[in-house]
Amino acid sequence: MSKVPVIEIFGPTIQGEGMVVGQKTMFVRTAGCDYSCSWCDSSFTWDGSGKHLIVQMTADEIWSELKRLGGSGFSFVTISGGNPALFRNLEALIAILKENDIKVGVETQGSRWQQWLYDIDELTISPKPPSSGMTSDYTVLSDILGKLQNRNSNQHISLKIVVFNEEDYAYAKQIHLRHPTIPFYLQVGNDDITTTDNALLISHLLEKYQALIDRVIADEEVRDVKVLPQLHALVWGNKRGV
Ligand SMILES: C[S@@+](CC[C@H](N)C(=O)[O-])C[C@H]1O[C@@H](n2cnc3c(N)ncnc32)[C@H](O)[C@@H]1O
Ligand SMILES: Nc1nc2[nH]cc(C(=O)O)c2c(=O)[nH]1
Ligand code: SF4
Ligand SMILES: [Mg+2]
Repeated sequence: MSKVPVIEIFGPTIQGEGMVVGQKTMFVRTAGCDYSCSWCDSSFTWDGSGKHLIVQMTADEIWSELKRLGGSGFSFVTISGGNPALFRNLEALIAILKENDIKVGVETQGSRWQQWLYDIDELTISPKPPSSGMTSDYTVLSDILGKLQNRNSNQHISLKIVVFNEEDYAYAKQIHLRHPTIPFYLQVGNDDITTTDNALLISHLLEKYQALIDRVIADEEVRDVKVLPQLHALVWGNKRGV
C-alpha cells in the first residue's frame, strides 16, 4: 500500500485558523514543502530539524493513529504540512475519512494541484505574500481556483493570506480583487515563532491583530473580508502539537 511521509498526528484540538476557526479537529501533518517561507511556523517539516520524526505511513496506519489518539471523539480531520498537496497518495486517507463520515479540511498554499482537492470539505488556500520570500505562480493558483469553483455547495474554499507588513497587505488585496467571489481571510503574522514567553507573545499578537483590523477598517476597497488571529497562538503560544 502506498505511503505518505507524516511528521505529526495530534488532537483533538481546535482549528486555530481561518474559515472553520474553533472547529474541534484532529491534525495530520505531512513532511516536506516546495516553499521555504522565511517566517514558517512549521519549518521543522522541511528544514531537516524534524527529520527524525518523519514516518512513512499508509492510510490505514494514519487512520488507526487518529482513532488511537481521538477515540470516537472527533468528526473532523485537518491535513496540513508542509504542503500536503505534494502527495497524490493522500487520496487513500481521504477515502477512508469519507467512509467514516469524517469531514476533511486541508491547508495548502496553492502551488500544486491534486485530484483529491475535489473531495475536501473545507479547503484553505494560502498564497504567500512578499515577506515570505516566495514568489507566487499566479497561473497555477488561478488554475487551481478555477478547477474548484464548481464543487458541490456543502464544500467550501477560502483564500487566507498572512500579513506582516503593508506590502503583504497590498499583495493580499490584489489576490482578493483577482478572485472576489472566494471568501477572503486575513491572518495576523506571528513574527516571534520561537519565544516561550506566552504572556509577552499574546499581548504582542493582539497588538498586531488590532493594527490589521485598523488597516482593514481604513480601506474602503476591501469590504468582504474576515480578519483573524491564529487562535491557537493566543491560547498556547508557540507550542507544537496543539
Ligand atoms: C504551516 S502552513 C502549512 C500548510 C501550507 N504549506 C500553507 O502554507 O498553507 C499552515 C498555515 O500557517 C500559516 N503560517 C505559517 N507561518 C506563520 C506565521 N509565522 N504566522 C502566521 N501564520 C503562519 C501559513 O500561511 C498557512 O496558512
Ligand atoms: N490548533 C491549530 N490550528 C491550526 N491551523 C492551522 C495549523 C497549521 O499548522 O496548519 C494549525 C495548528 O498547528 N494548530
Ligand atoms: S508554504 Fe506553508 S509549510 Fe511551506 S514554508 Fe510556507 S508556511 Fe511553511
Ligand atoms: Mg500552524
